[in-house]
Amino acid sequence: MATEADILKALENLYAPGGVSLARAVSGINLTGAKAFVSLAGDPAKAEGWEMARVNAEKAIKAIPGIESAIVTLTAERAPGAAKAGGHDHHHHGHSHAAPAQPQKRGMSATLDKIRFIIVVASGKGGVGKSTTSANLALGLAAQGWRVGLLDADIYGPSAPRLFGLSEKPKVDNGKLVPPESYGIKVMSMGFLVDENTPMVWRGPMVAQALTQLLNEVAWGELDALVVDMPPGTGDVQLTMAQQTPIAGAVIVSTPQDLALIDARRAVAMFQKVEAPILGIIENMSYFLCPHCGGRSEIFSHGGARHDAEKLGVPFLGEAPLDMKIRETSDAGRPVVGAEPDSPQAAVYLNLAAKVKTLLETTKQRAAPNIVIG
Ligand SMILES: Nc1ncnc2c1ncn2[C@@H]1O[C@H](COP(=O)(O)OP(=O)(O)OP(=O)(O)O)[C@@H](O)[C@H]1O
Repeated sequence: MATEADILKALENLYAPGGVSLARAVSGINLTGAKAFVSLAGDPAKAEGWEMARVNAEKAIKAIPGIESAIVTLTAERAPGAAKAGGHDHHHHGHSHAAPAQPQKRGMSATLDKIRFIIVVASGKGGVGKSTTSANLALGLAAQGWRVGLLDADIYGPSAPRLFGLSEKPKVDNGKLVPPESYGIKVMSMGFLVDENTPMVWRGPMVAQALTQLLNEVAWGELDALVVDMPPGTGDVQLTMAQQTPIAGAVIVSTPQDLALIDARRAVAMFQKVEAPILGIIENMSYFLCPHCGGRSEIFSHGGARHDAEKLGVPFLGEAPLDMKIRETSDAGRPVVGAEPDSPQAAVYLNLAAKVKTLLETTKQRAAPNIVIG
């Protein structure tokens, strides 16, 4: 079986514009079985030369015994010349190289200008139901006639394949990954590209890099909305991702407990820092809906998120109950809005989606400069 080292070796004697060995320009490798997905960081000012280098790299990688398909992509993440200065740094662990936002966005424009709104769903900590909310929000937007994609960027715990009942690896067409569809949503996940049993090789800045790739190298087609399920937390990685994604609006998911709310406040602060419009906070597991009697119990001191949102000057979008059906349908790969659109549980998300849609349409003027690249 081919290894990452084989790929680097194959690129060793190929050269990029400026005479740098292509092996040194590698900014990410994802090898799943016989499929290689490699990114090269290049100077956008020398696009033609880099395109030739990219094609040569693809040929060289395909020629490695044990590799059946290779996709090589170019990113404009590093400043010109940085590859040379970086030395043997193709893994970049712990090295922060937050690029100025503009060149990055320029690199991403070709695919992304067909996407009207990129919505990121974030949470201050894990396990608050961010992925469940993302999936049902995406379905709720689709129910209102929008063409919707979902990008599961949670590289540490991808959940979209489980939530949407998808297990096959995406096909490649014309050098782009084709997102499989479920309930009319185009779904792409880190989980499709990274074998569950493979230890993660992407860490730190590499995660942001991976997001850039997934945004760019996927044949999303024309979309009204792409819902991005972010990794939980508000560390450097999330900050970089937030910076690199042309966000039309951020949705923050929180549970009612105080601790989660403190984390949610951090998430709000993170988006404020990168000047991304915050659509609002959703309180998940807000109250308990009894599957037997239909009664409603306020297990936690419900309403904390509404209160917090008010204090932070961020809209409160609504609340979703802690509910057996929401969990069961999610865990069975049939999210409730897709599988049981007429249920009261689905109604909760349809309402949330309607609010999000209205907010996006009315904040369009503000979002536009983030998406249109000049
Ligand atoms: N409103 C809800 N009612 C009942 N169960 C829920 C609800 N929201 C989420 N869950 C369940 O809680 C668990 C965690 O949810 P989910 O995977 O969506 O959280 P997450 O914040 O994305 O987690 P992580 O950060 O670990 O990826 C899942 O089993 C999910 O089915």
